[in-house]
Amino acid sequence: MTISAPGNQPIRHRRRQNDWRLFLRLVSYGRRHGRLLLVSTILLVPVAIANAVQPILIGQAISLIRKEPNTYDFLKNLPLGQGLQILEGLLLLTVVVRLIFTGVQGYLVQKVGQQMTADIRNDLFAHVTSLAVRFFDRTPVGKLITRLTSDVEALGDVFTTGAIGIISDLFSMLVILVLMFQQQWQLALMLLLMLFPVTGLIIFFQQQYRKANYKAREELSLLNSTLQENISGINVVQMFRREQFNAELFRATNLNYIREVDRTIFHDSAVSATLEWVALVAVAGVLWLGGIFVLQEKLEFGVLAAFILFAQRLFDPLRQFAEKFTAIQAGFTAVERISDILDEPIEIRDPVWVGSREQGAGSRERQGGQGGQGSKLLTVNSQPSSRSVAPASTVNQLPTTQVGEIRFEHVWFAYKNDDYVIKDLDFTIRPGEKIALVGPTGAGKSSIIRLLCRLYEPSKGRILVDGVDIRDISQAELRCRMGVILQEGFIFAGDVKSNITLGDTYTFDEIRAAAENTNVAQFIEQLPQGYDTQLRERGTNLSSGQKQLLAFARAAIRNPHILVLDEATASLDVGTEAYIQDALERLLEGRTAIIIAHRLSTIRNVDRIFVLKRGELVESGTHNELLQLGGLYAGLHQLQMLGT
Ligand SMILES: Nc1ncnc2c1ncn2[C@@H]1O[C@H](COP(=O)(O)OP(=O)(O)OP(=O)(O)O)[C@@H](O)[C@H]1O
Repeated sequence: MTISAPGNQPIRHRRRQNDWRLFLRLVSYGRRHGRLLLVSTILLVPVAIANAVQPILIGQAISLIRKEPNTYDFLKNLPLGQGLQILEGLLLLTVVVRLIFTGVQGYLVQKVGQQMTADIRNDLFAHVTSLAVRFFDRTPVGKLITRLTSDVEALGDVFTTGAIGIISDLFSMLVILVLMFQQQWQLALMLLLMLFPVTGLIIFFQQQYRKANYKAREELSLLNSTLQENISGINVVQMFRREQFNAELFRATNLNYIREVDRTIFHDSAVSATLEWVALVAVAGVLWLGGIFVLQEKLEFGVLAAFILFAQRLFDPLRQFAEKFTAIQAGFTAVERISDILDEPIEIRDPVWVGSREQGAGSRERQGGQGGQGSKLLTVNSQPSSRSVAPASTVNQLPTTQVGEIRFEHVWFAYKNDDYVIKDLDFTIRPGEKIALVGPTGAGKSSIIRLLCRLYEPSKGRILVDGVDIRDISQAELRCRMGVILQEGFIFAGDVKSNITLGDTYTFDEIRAAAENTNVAQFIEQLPQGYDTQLRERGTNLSSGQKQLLAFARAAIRNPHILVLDEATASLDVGTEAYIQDALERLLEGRTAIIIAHRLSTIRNVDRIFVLKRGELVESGTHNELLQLGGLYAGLHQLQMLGT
């Protein structure tokens, strides 16, 4: 078990996208909830006006008491008590308007944020599950989980706390500025000029925060990967007494994470402190310049009082921005990290026919592959939001008669660069033929199966099923043709029935028939609730053999033309293996089969045996032919005979 090194970055970090582009990415999600967003934006108008009018009302009250000339005419003509009552009434109205509209607006914005977060999470899940296995080879699960959970969570805040909040803050500042200039332009200009250096400072701290936050999220992903790895490998951890060693590794990762988080806290605090300080300087500036004007009798006291409140309120939106700052920046980091995954191209895609096939006018386009029969294949759009499954009629179909032929045409394959693990494989398996793949460990047997199932694409050459290049048919159609039983039967959390159907629709009779045909019905019926027995995630309440028996039923119910068994009976004890052997033989009847087995005794009766060595097909023939040949197979057989 290895802990991924921090420098080992499986998800390609593409060019840092600027915030604007990242924001636009969110806008497409925002549009889906356009009406709610519009209503919540409109509600900002009365809130901002009520907020900006309050200092004027307070200034008027002071001017009224001091009988200053700038008092509104309609107040001047009223008795003092009545004038003050009117001003108090108006002030109360602005307070009520702010309270009600801010509450409703906040609720709507949070609601939209949650809906957007859910949409993004759905799209991410759909995209991740469409990515090629190659992506998962280089991406630790813990990192993916962090991106799907806490990163997506942080995203919601960008729009809710962030975008709408910023619009609200900018609008408030605009209204305050307009009213200030109406009252006294010199003081208004002074406050306006103070905004520029402050904004510059905020942008600087914002950038620093952003960098620190990105690193902190990376460290969190690493922390989660370490955690996930330790939990899934807990048996090995405990059996090899690696608890302390792993705890040390975890502590080191945790320390790195805390260090990066400290850095983000520093920048966050720096922004808040700067704004606190600047707001006080602004009030002092107003008192200084306003005081001079008052002494020169160019300014009434009431207006000065209004400007002291304006100075506070003008920086209020900026101060609030600082508070939202953390959420917004964390959100942008999240968009950046999520974009990394959403931009991950879907390597293996379905072809789609464009235009009319019948008239011969249709064209097909395929990415990265050689054109099959000179045709152009158009791949299905990779964007999850617009992920469309091509209608069956538009995708190439496999023939329905004489089915089950497999052809490898000069296939080469490498997991990395030119490090070929499959070299120039060229063979045909006839419909109904049973083939065994044997060879030393690492010879490439499982890789052949992965290529046939199109979990990976060949680097060179092509694979045909029933005469059609497998890249020219939909993955669903290809995988319908094939039943694969691997060494470890994977179990999902759910009941026995759903673990056999795997989401496809089958009647209970079909499920039972499949179980009976593979001799697993007896085992299922012995379970506490039979077919309704709940199985835990990864089937922790079943033995390996029992999981494997369910995998047989899962393959049988699909009635595939091609059956692939990759060490499928290796985890069964001799008794159980004999028990399902005849079921297996029935299952194999009339189907093409590829069987990988290390125990050569289990494949004696197959039609042909392919012997692989370092990715090359070195021998092929029946058991007896290969023994007579006296080559690699005969050697392996000899060794196994000696072992028994
Ligand atoms: N995901 C992967 N990324 C990189 N290399 C891989 C990957 N999977 C397998 N390999 C390499 O490809 C080669 C062939 O592996 P493969 O699993 O096909 O062998 P195999 O014959 O099935 O072995 P075994 O009998 O042990 O299951 C090996 O050298 C292996 O290290």
